[in-house]
Amino acid sequence: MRTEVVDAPIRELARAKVNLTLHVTGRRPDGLHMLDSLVVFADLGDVVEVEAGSRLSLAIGGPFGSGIGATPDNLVLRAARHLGVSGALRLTKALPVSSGIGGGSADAAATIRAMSRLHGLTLPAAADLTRLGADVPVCLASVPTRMRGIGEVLQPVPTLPPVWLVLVNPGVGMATPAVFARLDHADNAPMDMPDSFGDFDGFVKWLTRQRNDLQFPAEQLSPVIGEVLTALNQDAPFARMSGSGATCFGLYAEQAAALRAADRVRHAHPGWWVAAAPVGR
Ligand SMILES: C[C@](O)(CO)[C@H](O)COP(=O)(O)OP(=O)(O)OC[C@H]1O[C@@H](n2ccc(N)nc2=O)[C@H](O)[C@@H]1O
Ligand SMILES: Nc1ncnc2c1ncn2[C@@H]1O[C@H](COP(=O)(O)OP(=O)(O)OP(=O)(O)O)[C@@H](O)[C@H]1O
Repeated sequence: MRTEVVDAPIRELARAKVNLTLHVTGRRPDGLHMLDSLVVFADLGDVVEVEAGSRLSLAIGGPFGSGIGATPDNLVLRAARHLGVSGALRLTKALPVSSGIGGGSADAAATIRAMSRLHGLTLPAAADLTRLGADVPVCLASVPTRMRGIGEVLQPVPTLPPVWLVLVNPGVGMATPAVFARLDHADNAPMDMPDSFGDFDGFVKWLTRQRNDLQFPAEQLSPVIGEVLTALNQDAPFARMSGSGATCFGLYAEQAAALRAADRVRHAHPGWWVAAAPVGR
């Protein structure tokens, strides 16, 4: 009998990034905006797999795979080139593209984690990764973080209470630069960060006093975002848009309530993308 040793591919989950708050606090001379954001990650996302190979290659599948190409500008390939490594990559795209939940940045960060494991490399310094995308540094560790600067300043946050997310995207792609261009004022107040978030109700109370400064300009560009928020607000104790949209999130204290809300929105809006998952802590 012949025993075959088959090396399983290295697999990394590219968790969806959710900006629970997003304050735009300034603008640098190069035009990029200064941010102050509480970023969390849902326990769902794209999947990046890699196997050893002498060339760098990328195959793409998954429900949203047709929305992007395996072209040199794909963030997965850019991330691998950033490390200077080769390998056969496969991306399973489960997150909608250009949707404010950082799919491309999460893919780039997952590629860096996977390739670093494959090649036995130390992970690069997170702050150096903003040139791949402002969200790539925060996506590398994928834990709740206060993100400042243009995305390179990462600070720990108090422990979050258990929280479930319902993510809803109405199927419109948002171009991040177009949303920033519609912002009236870039010099808004930063977050007011407490020493503790308390329980779910206390956390929601605090979130209500914070903002996503891109929500108003995004809604002007795509009024359907208002419909998404109305749908979530039917039962969510709290709802807001993530990033530059159009994905919005509802927050729930219990899994059962989140799953019920997701079913309700799916039934009322069969064309929308709806997902429920806990926030990774
Ligand atoms: C708005 C956020 O989603 C918040 O998490 C991100 O900062 C956007 O992250 P991203 O999609 O990785 O963005 P990038 O690919 O780096 O930038 C896309 C474009 O968004 C605008 N941009 C982005 C980040 C930033 N701090 N200031 C900006 O003005 C710029 O026009 C930039 O050309
Ligand atoms: N692997 C990838 N997945 C998704 N988009 C990619 C990828 N590689 C390149 N892109 C391009 O990046 C752009 C932004 O896509 P992405 O899905 O990351 O947006 P987003 O969710 O709005 O991100 P953010 O919340 O960080 O603003 C699109 O123009 C897309 O074509």
